Amino acid sequence: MAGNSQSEFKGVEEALKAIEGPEHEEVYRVLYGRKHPEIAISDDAKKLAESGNFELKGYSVSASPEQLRTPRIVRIAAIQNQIVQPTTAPVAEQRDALHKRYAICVLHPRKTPMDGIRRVCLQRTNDQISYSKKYGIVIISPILERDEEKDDVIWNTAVVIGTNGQVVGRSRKNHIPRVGDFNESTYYMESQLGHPVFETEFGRIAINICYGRHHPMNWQMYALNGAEIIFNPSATVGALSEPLWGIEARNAAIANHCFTVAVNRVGTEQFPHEFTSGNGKPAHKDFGHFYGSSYVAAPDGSRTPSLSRTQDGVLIAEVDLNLCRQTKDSWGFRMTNRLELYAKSFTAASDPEYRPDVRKAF
Ligand SMILES: NC(=O)NCCC(=O)O
Repeated sequence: MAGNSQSEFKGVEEALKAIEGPEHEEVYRVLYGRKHPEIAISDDAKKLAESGNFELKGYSVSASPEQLRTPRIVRIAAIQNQIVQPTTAPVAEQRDALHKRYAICVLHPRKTPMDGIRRVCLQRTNDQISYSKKYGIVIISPILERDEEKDDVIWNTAVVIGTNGQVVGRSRKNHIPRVGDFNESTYYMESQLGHPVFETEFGRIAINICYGRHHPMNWQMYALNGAEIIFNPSATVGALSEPLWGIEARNAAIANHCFTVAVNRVGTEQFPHEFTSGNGKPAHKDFGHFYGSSYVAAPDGSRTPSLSRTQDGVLIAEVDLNLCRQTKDSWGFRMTNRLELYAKSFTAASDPEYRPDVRKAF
C-alpha cells in the first residue's frame, strides 16, 4: 500500500482519545450514541488476527427485554481488506489470492472469531466464496456478474450464499456512479431487480451496493420491503467521500428503523497506465486511498467504532434485531412517513415536463 497523508491519519476515534475523562464520554455520546460494550474475543482468535495481520474488533448492540418476544440475537461480521496481488497480476490469480486471504481472516475452523457468526459481508470486490455450508453462515459476496443469458451484460452484483452453500439470491447496483474516477456507467448497467430482501434463518437482509448509499430512497425501499439489516459493500476513497461515510449508512439506520453495515476497502492500488477522468485533475495511476473505516449502525442512532483506515480487519457486531421494532414503536418514522404524499409528488416530479414548485415570496 502506498503511503500518503490520508492513509497515515489513523481515524477520528484515535484522535478523540486525546480528550480525557467525563468530557470524552460526553463527546463520544453526542457523536456516536450510546456506547456498545466490547465482546470477548478468545486468545485463539486474537492470535489468528495477529499472525494474519488483521484487526479484530467486536461489539454487542443490545435491545430492551420484551415481555412477549425473546431476544433475536445474531452475529454479523464485516470484512475489509486490501487487494493481495497487484492490479497487474492475472485476474484469476488476484481472485484466488483474495479467497486465501478471506480464509485466513475469518473462515477458519470453529475456534476462530467466526464462533457464533451468522452473517458475513465482504467489501466491494470481484470475488465469491462459498464457506457458508461448512460453517453454517450466510455470506454476502460482491462480484462482477457477467450475464451470459442476457447479451453478456455486466452487472455490479452481490450474491447471497445461504447456509446450504447455494446462491440463494442476488442484488444488483441500482445507482451507477459518474463521479471523480468512478465512471462505472461505461461498463455497468443499472439494476432492474428493484429492492430485493432475503429472508434468512438469521433475519431479513438486503444489500445496497456502494454508491447506492448516497440515495436515501434506495435504503428506504429495502427497509419498506422488510429488511432488518442492510449491508453496504463499498469501494470508496478519502478525497471523495470520507466526510459522508459516517453519516449516510448511519442516517439510513435511523430513518428506517433497521441495522446498517457499511464496509469499505483498504489501501491504495496502483495501475500500470495513467488515466484521467476529464475533471481537470492531472493524469494519475491510482484512485487514491481506500479508507476502510467499516462500521455497524443501529436503529437507535448509535454505532460501533470503525475498523482501521489502513489495515485489513474484521468487525463483529452481535445485535439484537428486536431493536428495530422497538425504535419503530418509539420514534414512529414508519407511522409518520406519509408515503402517499410523496408517491404523488415523486410521480409528478419524475415527469420530464415537471417544473419545480417554487412560489415567489418577495
Ligand atoms: N464503487 C463505487 O460505486 N464508488 C463510488 C464512490 C462513492 O460512492 O463514494
